[in-house]
Order: sequence, then structure tokens, then C-alpha cells
Amino acid sequence: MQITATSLGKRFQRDWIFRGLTHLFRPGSATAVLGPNGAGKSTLLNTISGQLLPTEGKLAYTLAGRPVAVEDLPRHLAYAAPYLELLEELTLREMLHFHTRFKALRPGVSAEALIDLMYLEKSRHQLVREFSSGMKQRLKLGLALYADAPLLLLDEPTTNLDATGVAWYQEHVQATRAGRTLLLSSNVPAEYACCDELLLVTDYQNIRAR
Ligand SMILES: Nc1ncnc2c1ncn2[C@@H]1O[C@H](COP(=O)(O)OP(=O)(O)OP(=O)(O)O)[C@@H](O)[C@H]1O
Repeated sequence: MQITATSLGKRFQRDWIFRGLTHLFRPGSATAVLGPNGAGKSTLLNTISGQLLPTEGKLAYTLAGRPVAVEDLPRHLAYAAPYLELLEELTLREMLHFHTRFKALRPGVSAEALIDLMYLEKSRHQLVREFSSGMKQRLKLGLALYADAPLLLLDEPTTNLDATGVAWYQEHVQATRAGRTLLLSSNVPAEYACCDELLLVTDYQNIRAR
């Protein structure tokens, strides 16, 4: 998917979070959205995902050369973020079967195979509510990485992961990123080593609209 941001700005009440952001996210590119805590990384990802409306400027999406309306974006998007909830009252197996009715997995990956890929096979019948925070994060990442979606947004992907979990994330983000447009918000170099472009949110602050 190609995303064109033109003079994009987002304001909450009287505070501009970013402004004058013009950027082309090319199909197949991996962009790290960087900046300190509170800089506006999640706000930018949420604006690009269509969950927040821009205050000014434009976002245009195309897939294989055809325009995609923002209301159709959820079909083409996989998103993992610490603030997105899992269906905690279901077992892992129930949750995956429910989730994949709405968001298909990549061709050739079944829900059962994904459980193994996430190293969660011993927890197949356990309630997601009972998972450790690292297990929940691996589940969120597994669902996003292995979704059949050309746009992948990852907000602070190694949150709650130990060293083994970080290595798992690095292996699986590499295995699944080809041909997708990846945007990843981060403060941690190990998270964004896979990215070929860096976008500093603070470059779009304290400025008038460009
Ligand atoms: N819904 C909202 N209403 C008002 N202000 C908001 C809202 N969401 C975020 N903000 C403010 O926007 C600013 C940017 O927040 P955001 O979560 O995008 O930063 P971040 O770079 O992702 O931070 P972190 O690294 O801590 O996750 C913060 O000052 C935050 O308080």
C-alpha cells in the first residue's frame, strides 16, 4: 500500500501534536516513527490508520495503483499496540478462531499453525486473561504480523517482551514484511532495526503549517 501524507497536522484542543507533515510511505517500505515519550508517535499512527481524523492536511491511500477510501482501510490494515485490547474472556484457541473470521491470516497459515509460531502451544486452552503480559504481547504481534494485510502498523512492538521475545519479534517481522508497508513507532533501536526509513515526529513540531 502507498500512503501519501500532505501537510498533515493533528491538534488536541489547543496543542498541535504535529503539523506540516508531508511524506510518501512507499509500498514495501518500513518506516520507524521516532520521538521521545509524548512526542506524538501513537497519534500519528492512529491518524494514518484512520482512527483519528487529521485536523488539517490530507492522507491518500492506494493499493496496486487503486485508491482506497479511509473507511475501507480496516480491511487492509493490521495493527498491534499496547493500548489495543484482546478478547480476554476466550481461550487462545477460541480467540484465534473468532478473530480470523474477521481478519484472515496470510495464505498457508492456519490458526493452529500460528499458535505454534507464537510458541503458545501449551496455552491453547488457557484463557487469554490469564496470559502473562509478554504472552499477550506475542499474541498481539502474531495476529498482526501474520494477518493477510498489506499495511502493518506496530506501536512499540517489544513492550513487555524479554530477550527471547525480542529475538522472536525480530525473526518474525523479517519473515513477514516483504511486500507490505510497515510503520513502526519506537524508542528502542532493537525494535526498528528492520526499518529502512526514519521519521522523527519532532521534526514536525513547533512550526507553522508548511
Ligand atoms: N485523545 C487525546 N486527547 C488529548 N490529548 C491527547 C490524546 N491522545 C494523545 N494526546 C496527547 O498527545 C501527545 C502525544 O501523545 P502520543 O501518545 O501520541 O505520544 P507518543 O510519542 O506515542 O508517546 P509514548 O512514547 O509515551 O507512547 C501527548 O501530549 C498526549 O497527552
